[in-house]
Amino acid sequence: MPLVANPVSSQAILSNTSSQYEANKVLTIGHLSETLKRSGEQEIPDYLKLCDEELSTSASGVHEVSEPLGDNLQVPVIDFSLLQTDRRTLVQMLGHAARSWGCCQILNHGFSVGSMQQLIAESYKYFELPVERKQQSRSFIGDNTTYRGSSLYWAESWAIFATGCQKDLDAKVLSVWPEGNDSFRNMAAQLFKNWEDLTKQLFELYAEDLGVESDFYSKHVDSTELMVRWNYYPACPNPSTILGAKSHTDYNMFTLLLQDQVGGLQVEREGRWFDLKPIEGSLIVNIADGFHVWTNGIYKPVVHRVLVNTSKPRLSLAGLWIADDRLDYTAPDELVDANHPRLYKPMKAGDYRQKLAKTRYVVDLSKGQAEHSRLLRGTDLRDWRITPE
Ligand SMILES: O=C(O)CCC(=O)C(=O)O
Ligand SMILES: [Fe+2]
Repeated sequence: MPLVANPVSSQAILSNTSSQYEANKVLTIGHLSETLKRSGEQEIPDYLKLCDEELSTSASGVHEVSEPLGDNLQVPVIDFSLLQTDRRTLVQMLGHAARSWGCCQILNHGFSVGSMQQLIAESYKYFELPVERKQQSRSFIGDNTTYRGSSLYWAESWAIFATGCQKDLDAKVLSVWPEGNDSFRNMAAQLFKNWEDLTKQLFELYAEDLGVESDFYSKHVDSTELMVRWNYYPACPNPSTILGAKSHTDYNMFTLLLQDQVGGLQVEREGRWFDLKPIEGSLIVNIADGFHVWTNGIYKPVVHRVLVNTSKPRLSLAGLWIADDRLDYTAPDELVDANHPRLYKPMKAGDYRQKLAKTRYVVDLSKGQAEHSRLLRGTDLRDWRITPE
């Protein structure tokens, strides 16, 4: 079920949307964006506003740092076609990016620019549908809708379980577009296949960089589930006090991310925020908590967030591999030595997921931003930490 929004602060919004709100018991962020645009209002509901702690790092995104980083520093862009011509260099570049930034952008990964553009264009159409249609996006697994119209983010989202689940994709497409939508369906199916292949390749390349057995990570891909989440960030009349996604790390192994050309994603490095500028045809790879633990902390989980803007909506697709609950994230012995003592106690993917379910994903709108930000601040791994940070 989508979350029920709190009463909003602006009377204008309330009166404009009260019937809709009553009817659906939900105020989607898309509705809110439209209503504010029509009324010329700029005031966004209090419960969505950033708390002081988030605000202090959001204006230009700069914290104080003792050693300024070079201004030309940017998230690495890596040509994945090196896989055919110079595997060694590719391994080095991926490893360096994962250790320093926790993320990179890759080009020539096998999913074409044209397919990306088509998929993004079709995906926008989903979010433009009436909320009742979006809520019908039934899965073939139970009757989860996995559509979320409202949360503490200025975003709507929709998720599909992709691995081996052609049926889930088909069921969802047909429940939203009863007349079918072959363009969306085919492009999404192609993307899921590409992400499955890419994930196996990336795990092998990362294993090579780390010096562990080449299939140490990749052999688990078949027993994990790929969830693809569509994130839609409507334009926002007053973006300075709000975020599309608050600063967080992802909890899984790594996330593949396809963004449109609007921009707004930022990553944190050494106390500063950097724009992850859209590059046509690129995919982003974000190292997440699970992989960080599984590499004995050698790879960095990237802290990221999404800014919104006044003029344009933005869309992204995030592919998260959800590990089987029994999967053991314990780092292999090869990654432990006198200089790299073991950082985490044994950890099962399921235990971590349960912990997050009790903290990060309890979105209580009545507690508002401050509480939620506290939960997102990457403190979850502390329970497993052997040596203090
Ligand atoms: O929209 C984006 O670029 C990032 C989305 C994200 O961080 C997520 O889905 O976890
Ligand atoms: Fe994320």
